[in-house]
Amino acid sequence: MSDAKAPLHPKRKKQVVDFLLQFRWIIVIVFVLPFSFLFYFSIYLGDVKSERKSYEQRQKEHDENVKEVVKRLGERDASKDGLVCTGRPPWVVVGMRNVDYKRARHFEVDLSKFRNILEIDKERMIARVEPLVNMGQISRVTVPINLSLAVLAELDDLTVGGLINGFGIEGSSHIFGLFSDTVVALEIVLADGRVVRATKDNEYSDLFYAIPWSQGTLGLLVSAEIKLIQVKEYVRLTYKPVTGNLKELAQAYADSFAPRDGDQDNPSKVPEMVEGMIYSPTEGVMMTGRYASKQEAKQKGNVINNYGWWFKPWFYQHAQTALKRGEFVEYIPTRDYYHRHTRSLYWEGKLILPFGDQFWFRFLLGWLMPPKIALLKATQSEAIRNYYHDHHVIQDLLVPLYKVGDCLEWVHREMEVYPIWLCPHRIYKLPVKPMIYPEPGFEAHRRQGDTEYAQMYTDIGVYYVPGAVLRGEPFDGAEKCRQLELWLIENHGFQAQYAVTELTEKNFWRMFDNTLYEQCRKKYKAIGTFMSAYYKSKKGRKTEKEVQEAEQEKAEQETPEVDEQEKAY
Ligand SMILES: NC(=O)C1=CN([C@@H]2O[C@H](COP(=O)(O)OP(=O)(O)OC[C@H]3O[C@@H](n4cnc5c(N)ncnc54)[C@H](OP(=O)(O)O)[C@@H]3O)[C@@H](O)[C@H]2O)C=CC1
Ligand SMILES: C=C(/C=C/[C@@H](C)[C@H]1CC[C@H]2C3=CC=C4C[C@@H](O)CC[C@]4(C)[C@H]3CC[C@]12C)C(C)C
Repeated sequence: MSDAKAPLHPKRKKQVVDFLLQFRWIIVIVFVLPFSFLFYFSIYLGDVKSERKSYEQRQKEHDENVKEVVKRLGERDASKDGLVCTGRPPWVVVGMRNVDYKRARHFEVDLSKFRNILEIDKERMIARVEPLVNMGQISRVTVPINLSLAVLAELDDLTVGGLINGFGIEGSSHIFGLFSDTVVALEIVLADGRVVRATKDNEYSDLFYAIPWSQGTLGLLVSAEIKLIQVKEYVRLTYKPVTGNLKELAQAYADSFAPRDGDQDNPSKVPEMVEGMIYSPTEGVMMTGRYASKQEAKQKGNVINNYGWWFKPWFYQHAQTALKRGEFVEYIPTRDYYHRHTRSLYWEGKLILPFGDQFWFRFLLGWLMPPKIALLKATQSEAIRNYYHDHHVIQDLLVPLYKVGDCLEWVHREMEVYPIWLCPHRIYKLPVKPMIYPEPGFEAHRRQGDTEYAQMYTDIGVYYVPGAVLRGEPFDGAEKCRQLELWLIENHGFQAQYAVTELTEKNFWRMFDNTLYEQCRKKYKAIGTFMSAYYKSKKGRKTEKEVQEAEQEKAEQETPEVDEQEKAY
């Protein structure tokens, strides 16, 4: 029986967590920011110490540390120890998952010594780095010599190991693909203690392609060789405002970097960096950039924005001014550009410190920003953690470029979260079928952004408080997340694995392809030593029974042959 008097959208009752969130800034200012500063400073000292060592010394230490990893793996007694994962504590990592597998029985391998840049090879244009090298550390070393990783993920704290075993993206991914696509070789310690170097075309090429998105479930990464590119001192960035409905905004975004004539590899038609921001269902700003020399930037009449200064407005708000000012161009120092969303944690900083974007705060305390994600996590109560699951959205959706408009409409209808981040990236057609792959037969359609060898996708970053929650109405975060995941499966999309998931095991493997992954799990004897990718993703505390089941995964699992898989592809 319907109640005609019931409001269309009943109000949600205020709960304790609403107050905890409202006053979280007190803990952040008194505790998190000062300790973040000390934390960052100690990491910086560690980086300086590492940089003082010669490359020979670093290599020698690396070889010794690899031996220690092998020894530690060998010490594991399969009959009583848990399955293997890295020793990084759950609260230190950047992702949003609760990492419950590290709270149940498991066997840790400490990789904390693997934090050195081992080599910058200017001839081969390769950086060889250990897995705990983070983005801030590498850009500090390479940018002053006009080099950069081809895809330099934006938050300073993201690590090479996490970006390869998970996923990584930046404004150059429409040219270079995802972070893992820029990797040339991986040094892996396998379950049986062998140390192998996997590349695209050696005997371990299957492993090389299976590692991205595998979440450390095939072996332990101890170093990676990653492509470098030549960069200049500045980025010339154009901010272009666009208006229209969501489909029109999606088209304007595609037009900002993908020539309609299909000439996607023509550098004169395709910008070197791209990102789009959707601020409302009718307004967005598209940003395109290219590297520029110091001489060019300093020419009379050009505007230089030294964005690295702590008191500068938050980047997403600065970009938004284009909606009032109209199109504008400015020159940003390259490193400041790379880390432009770091200080405000995209726009999540607004919820954590509601006045963090104000002029007075930026001047007085902006230099302490951002709060270290690890400390935010360490000081958040269970209630706040659950709030982020139930009344908040933090998701990255990788969808084919031609479906961006549909996806934006879905997100608007079901979640109503703004701003939204758009970042294009290629998904390459490969000789094997890894966990994520382009739509079969996409080449035949010759859609905007696609080439014979790669399909253009877009990372749609949906982070913030949904409209319903802002209005005080009920919002079922878990259910919306489940629906979103089903939408992605139906539309050949993928969900970033750092985000919370509601996927069942069956649906997890509908979204991600497990053929190559399972073959490698078997071939490289990961089963019974490393956890499975789904076990790691699964939400909720792991019971002892689940731990035992995971440990007893049998090697006889059916896995199709490679050629069958390729035929299907
Ligand atoms: N711009 C971008 O691209 C952004 C990306 N992200 C996401 O954040 C994540 C990175 O966060 P970060 O804290 O650096 O990484 P994490 O420590 O969270 O690692 C992510 C996964 O990779 C595994 N892993 C990490 N290092 C190794 C290694 N050396 N050997 C084997 N497995 C390893 C981890 O295994 P284990 O569980 O055993 O520790 C874990 O499953 C990425 O996965 C990415 O998706 C987030 C924000 C922005
Ligand atoms: C994936 C991308 C960017 C994602 C960021 C916006 C989020 C990645 C990790 C997120 C966070 C982690 C932990 C947190 C602790 C909580 O107490 C508060 C929220 C948060 C700081 C949260 C905020 C959003 C992230 C930084 C790329 C692809 C753009």
